This record gives sequence, structure tokens and C-alpha cells, in this order.
Amino acid sequence: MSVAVVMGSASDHPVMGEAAETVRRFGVSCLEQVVSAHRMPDEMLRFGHEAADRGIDVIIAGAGGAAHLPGMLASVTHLPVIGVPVKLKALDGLDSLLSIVQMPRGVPVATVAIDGAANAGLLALRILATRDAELAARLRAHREELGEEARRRGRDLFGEA
Ligand SMILES: Nc1c(C(=O)O)ncn1[C@@H]1O[C@H](COP(=O)(O)O)[C@@H](O)[C@H]1O
Repeated sequence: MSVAVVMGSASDHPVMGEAAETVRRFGVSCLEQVVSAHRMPDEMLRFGHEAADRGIDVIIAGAGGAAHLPGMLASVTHLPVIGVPVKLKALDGLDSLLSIVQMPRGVPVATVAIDGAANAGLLALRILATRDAELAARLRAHREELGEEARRRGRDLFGEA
């Protein structure tokens, strides 16, 4: 099982690194690469065309501004593509979000929140867990930990219910 985390620029890495970190924390291999539809269109197309044959199962693609990378990758592969709108200084990330989320019918990209790279990692893991019981168990335990943490914080604030 393998996830690819690609980003339009090295400047996206402070955000996109969270996706890779999340995937690896659950023991799944993850490659990271800068691939830009705008700046290196030929490489981007090659990456998308070859991804499935390279054993990649899910692609997480993050980009900021005129964020065409996730959609362009989705147009040349059947693999699930999760898009991460990266927030730039101008327009607060709304430009990135709108560039990714409104895909034409037939070419799906699963868009997460602005800068939501950690959730993109978890979503990729959930996709892989549909055919891996051990990973599914790890995700279930993680979900239970989240609930426990939320309850503990509530008790710290308001006492026992
Ligand atoms: N949106 C895209 C694409 C693309 O969609 O192909 N390639 C680069 N970029 C974005 O440009 C922003 C600024 O990049 P620089 O910091 O390198 O100037 C980054 O957020 C990148 O994702």
C-alpha cells in the first residue's frame, strides 16, 4: 500500500508535510514530490499517467492559488485524488479552495478543508483500510483516542457530567 503526496511548490511543504506525516504514522509508505501542472506540465502528466503502475494507491495533491494540480492529475488517472487547498497570503485560501472543489462531472477530486492536509492523510488511510483489516483497527483506535481526548478536555473545563 502506498500514498503519494504531491504539491505544486516546495513552499507548500509546511502544510503538505502533515499529510505525509499522518500517513507514515500509521505505517503506510508515502512518497513526497513537487509536481506542478503550471510549471512542469509534462512531468505532471507523466506522474499522473504512471502513478497506478508504480503501485501508488491514492494521490494527495496540494496546491495554492490557481490550484489546478489536483484536477489535472485526476484527469489522467483512475486513482482516487484528494485535493488540499493550500492557503496563500492573498485571498485567504478561498482561491485555492474554489480552484479544486468545483470539478466537472466525471472527474472527481475529494477536496478537504483549506490547509486540511492532516485530514487528507486520514482520508487516504480510510480508503486503504477498506481492504486492510489491521489498518482499519488502527484507525478505529485513533478515533476512540480522539473521543477520549475530547471528553477529558470537557471534564477539565466543566467537571464530571
Ligand atoms: N497552484 C500551483 C500549481 C499548479 O496547480 O500546478 N503549481 C504551483 N502552484 C502554486 O503556486 C503557489 C506559489 O508557489 P511558489 O511559492 O513556488 O511561488 C504554491 O502554493 C503552489 O502550489
